[in-house]
Amino acid sequence: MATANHNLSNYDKTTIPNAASLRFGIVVSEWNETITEGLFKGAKSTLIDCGAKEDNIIRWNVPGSFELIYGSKKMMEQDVDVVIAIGCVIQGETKHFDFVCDGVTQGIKELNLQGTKPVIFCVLTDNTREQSLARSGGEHGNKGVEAAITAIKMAFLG
Ligand SMILES: Nc1c(NC[C@H](O)[C@H](O)[C@H](O)CO)[nH]c(=O)[nH]c1=O
Ligand SMILES: CC(=O)[C@@H](O)COP(=O)(O)O
Repeated sequence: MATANHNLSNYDKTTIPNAASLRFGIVVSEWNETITEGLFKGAKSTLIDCGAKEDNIIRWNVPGSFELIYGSKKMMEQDVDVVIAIGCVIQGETKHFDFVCDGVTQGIKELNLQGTKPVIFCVLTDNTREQSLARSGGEHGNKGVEAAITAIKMAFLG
């Protein structure tokens, strides 16, 4: 199902475990900052709506989405239960988009395979800025909300 047919901000709080006992590490890319700030706001407000304490949410910034890999690896070493990696990659004139998207995807996949805590992939990989705006608090909702719900569920897994 495409995002266009599934609002990213929809969740039923009655189906989400209370997050009061959890600690969250959120790593935010500074590239496309307007969009990543929107994703972060969506994630943070949703975590708090689901019971998380603001003091239990740690935020670090990194320069770009490719640095989310190392930033999430170091965040995983902190006193957190789950990590959320937030970024926005937008197609430019060259193939660099492909390499950044693939690199981040593979890097975060490896962290989930080799690491000790879940790392949630909250990285937009869009063709246009308009698509990114629509998915960070616009007409299609906010992927940061989706990432927050995923983080809570994964923190309680197993
Ligand atoms: N073009 C975008 C980038 N590019 C920068 C890389 O992520 C990285 O910081 C650089 O290659 C140095 O290692 N990053 C984004 O997050 N979004 C983009 O659209
Ligand atoms: C994803 C990117 O790195 C890209 O936005 C950079 O733009 P360009 O491909 O025009 O150099």
